[in-house]
Amino acid sequence: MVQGRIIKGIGGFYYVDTKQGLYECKARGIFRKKKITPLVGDMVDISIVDDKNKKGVIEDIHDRDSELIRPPISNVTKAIIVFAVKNPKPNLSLLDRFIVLAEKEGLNVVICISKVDLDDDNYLEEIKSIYGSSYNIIPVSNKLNIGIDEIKEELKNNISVFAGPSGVGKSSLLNSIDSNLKLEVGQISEKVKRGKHTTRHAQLIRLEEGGLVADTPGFSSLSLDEIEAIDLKEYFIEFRELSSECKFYKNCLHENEPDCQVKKALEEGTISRYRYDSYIQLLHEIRDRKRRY
Ligand SMILES: Nc1nc2c(ncn2[C@@H]2O[C@H](COP(=O)(O)OP(=O)(O)OP(=O)(O)O)[C@@H](O)[C@H]2O)c(=O)[nH]1
Ligand SMILES: [Zn+2]
Repeated sequence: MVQGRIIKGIGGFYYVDTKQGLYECKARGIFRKKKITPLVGDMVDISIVDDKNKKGVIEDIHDRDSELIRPPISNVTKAIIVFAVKNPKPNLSLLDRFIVLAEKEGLNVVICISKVDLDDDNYLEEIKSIYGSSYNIIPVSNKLNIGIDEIKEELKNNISVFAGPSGVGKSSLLNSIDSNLKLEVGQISEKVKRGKHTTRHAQLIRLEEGGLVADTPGFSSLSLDEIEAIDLKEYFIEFRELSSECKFYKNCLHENEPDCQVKKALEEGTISRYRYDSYIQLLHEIRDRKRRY
């Protein structure tokens, strides 16, 4: 038996990356009976059927640590959330949404600020002042070749997905990271017309420097439907430690409760006003959704 990781799946075949190379595998019928579908990202045990032609059979699927829906990949450990300083104009409320969804999945979050070659308004500094105490912020320019090594460093020893709005330079960045990756870069409108991300299957790409990266961006749906109002605060990591000191502990929504440490930190300026307001806005959105049903 050989251990490996599924990095691609097409038409009932799974491509399993092992120390001995890549094997094209079918899954044992037992999985279908148990209604278990092997997922890209799964660690598996395979038996080799034909070593010369690199063919095998998946015998066992190891337990998953996590399971993303978009892209459909298991065991992802890191989200690189990409936002540009310009073109498209950054929308921080959208950034917070991406962060919340990634935190909900338990992913390690890194914020990548792209197109810094266009940063006339010193937008990078503003982002750093809001997010810098909670997250690693990596300024990047594909044009000027800035920050690529730092991103590679973050990808090592991880299974990562890139996420972020259309046009921020995710594909360009992946191409700069690994010359084997030849992703399409182009005008936003043209790509949307061709429905770029709807037809392709997600796959993982092994990087020269180490690490696996999804070739399809994450979280194309930014709905908060799966999140309960009481849990939202857990996904604002700068609030997390403070919660235990609030009078109502884990039940404090940090809204109007007395003796709330988050509100205290807000007044003292150790929590960003921007992030707090953004939290309250998302909280209202979740509550309004509940009322509709
Ligand atoms: N000025 C500047 N432009 C860049 C940079 N990186 C990418 N671009 C441009 O930004 C546009 C969008 O780049 P893509 O890499 O396709 O962006 P994307 O995030 O993959 O977009 P989607 O596939 O729609 O999600 C292209 O016209 C790129 O040439 C950069 O570092 N600086
Ligand atoms: Zn509180």
